Amino acid sequence: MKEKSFTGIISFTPKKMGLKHIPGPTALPVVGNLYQYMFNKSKILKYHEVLQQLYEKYGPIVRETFGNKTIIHLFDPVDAKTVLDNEDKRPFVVPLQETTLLYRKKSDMSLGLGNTNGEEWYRLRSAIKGFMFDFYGLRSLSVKKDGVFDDIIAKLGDEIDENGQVKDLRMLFGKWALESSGITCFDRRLGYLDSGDMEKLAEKIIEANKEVFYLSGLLKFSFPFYKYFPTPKWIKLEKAEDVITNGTKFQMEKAYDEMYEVMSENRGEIPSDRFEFLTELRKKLNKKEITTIMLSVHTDGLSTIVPSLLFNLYCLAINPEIQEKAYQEVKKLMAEGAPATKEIISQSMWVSGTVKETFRFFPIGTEIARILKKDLVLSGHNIPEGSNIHINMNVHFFNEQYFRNARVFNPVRWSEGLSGLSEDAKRVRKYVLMPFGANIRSCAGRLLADQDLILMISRVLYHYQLVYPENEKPLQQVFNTLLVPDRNPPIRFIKRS
Ligand code: HEM
Repeated sequence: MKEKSFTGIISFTPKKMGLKHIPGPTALPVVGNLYQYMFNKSKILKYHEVLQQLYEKYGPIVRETFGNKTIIHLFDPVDAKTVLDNEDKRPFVVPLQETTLLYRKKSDMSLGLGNTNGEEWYRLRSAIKGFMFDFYGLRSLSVKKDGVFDDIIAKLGDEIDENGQVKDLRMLFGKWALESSGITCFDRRLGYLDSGDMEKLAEKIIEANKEVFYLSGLLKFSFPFYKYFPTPKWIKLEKAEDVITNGTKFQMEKAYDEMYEVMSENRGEIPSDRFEFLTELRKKLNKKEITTIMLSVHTDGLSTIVPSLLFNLYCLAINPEIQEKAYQEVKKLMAEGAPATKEIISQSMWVSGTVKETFRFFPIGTEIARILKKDLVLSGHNIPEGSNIHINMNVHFFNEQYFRNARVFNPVRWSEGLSGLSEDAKRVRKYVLMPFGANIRSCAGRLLADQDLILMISRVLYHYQLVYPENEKPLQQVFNTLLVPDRNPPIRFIKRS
């Protein structure tokens, strides 16, 4: 008989066992394992470390019960491969934020991509596909964003204090992410970098977004009383969701007004280079559905692109030699005064490798979630259709089996291939690091996010050298539904001459 090891390499034929044999911490009646989290906020905030401990204590497959819901944690890349290779064209997921799903249901909104399954999801996904996965179209869009990059670099310059530091980098880059999404969604500048009322609106949206992700993270591990009556956390969360939703609706109405104006000037036609995303969506979706899609594209970068950017800048600041190589590359690809666009996106090796390598050092998500649509054998257990699966691969990010010299921050490992890995490791390596998820259900914003990150990092490097003060503690991750920096990174920005 062959056995599967913790490291994910098959070494035995599994003996099939049911769910009840899956190891895991003791679950109590009614609350299940929630009792371990709900009175221990620090455990929730360090959920990524809890996952590591579960893996080390119980092995490659672990069961936890949250209220009436059983979660099967998978830590073996072979199991990740089995789950993802067995997907059909409409994979089922549990929403990242069940709180947002509830808010949208209560507010009679369209639920959006991440909150639907089956035909409804497929229809929404098909509607965005043409725009969000048009690599060349998105590159052209980045040219339209050039002014946004100029403005944020100028604003960064204004906010740098006498120590070379910025008081609130998350807020600063949050405004950039929102302003940049204005071009993507509405083909217009939103004024979030203009020191006026619109900038105040951006600040409110950024704070509200932070609140939503923090509270949703806590509520994920509490008994869901909020589903039955408005608890204090739910009331706060609802208010924050209102700010984000109303802010997006406000911008959308302005975009529609401008679009109608342009149409009236062009005999009822919209020029092909204007309002591309809105035009595409209007062919297939109603206004309620478009609003929710826009809500996602307008604000999702705040909880994903912005923390990623901060972690990228941190990784460059603490690895000066890598930073220098990335800077030399940027200098070569970015002609003086020219827009930093196509060449950087397609030709950069050090900067684009930095983005990938940073996802390994500081992943944004803890799991890829799926609901099984058929029975599967995973780590020797018969897992039935309908089971909630969490694919938790982060535990392998420093595993030498998959990443040679794993503790070394090496952006070019991504362009060097897999030589040196065992055949088994090569077979599953692509399932180990999946920052944007997998298959047809993968992140809808992945091309956009990757492009925006590469361009923003290049711009910052072009103008500034990044230094992390020696007396500062290393940056850590904290779980707020996603993994974000535990504080404002105290990076010093030294102007290049
Ligand atoms: C660093 C940036 C980002 C990361 C790491 C990231 C990561 C992810 C991951 C892991 C998933 C789940 C994929 C799966 O289950 O296989 C996801 C889903 C999704 N993401 Fe992102 N994301 C990022 C930025 C964005 C942005 C900027 C947008 C909006 C423009 C976005 C929109 C979405 C949507 C709509 C889904 C749900 C897709 C579906 O269910 O069909 N993401 N993302």
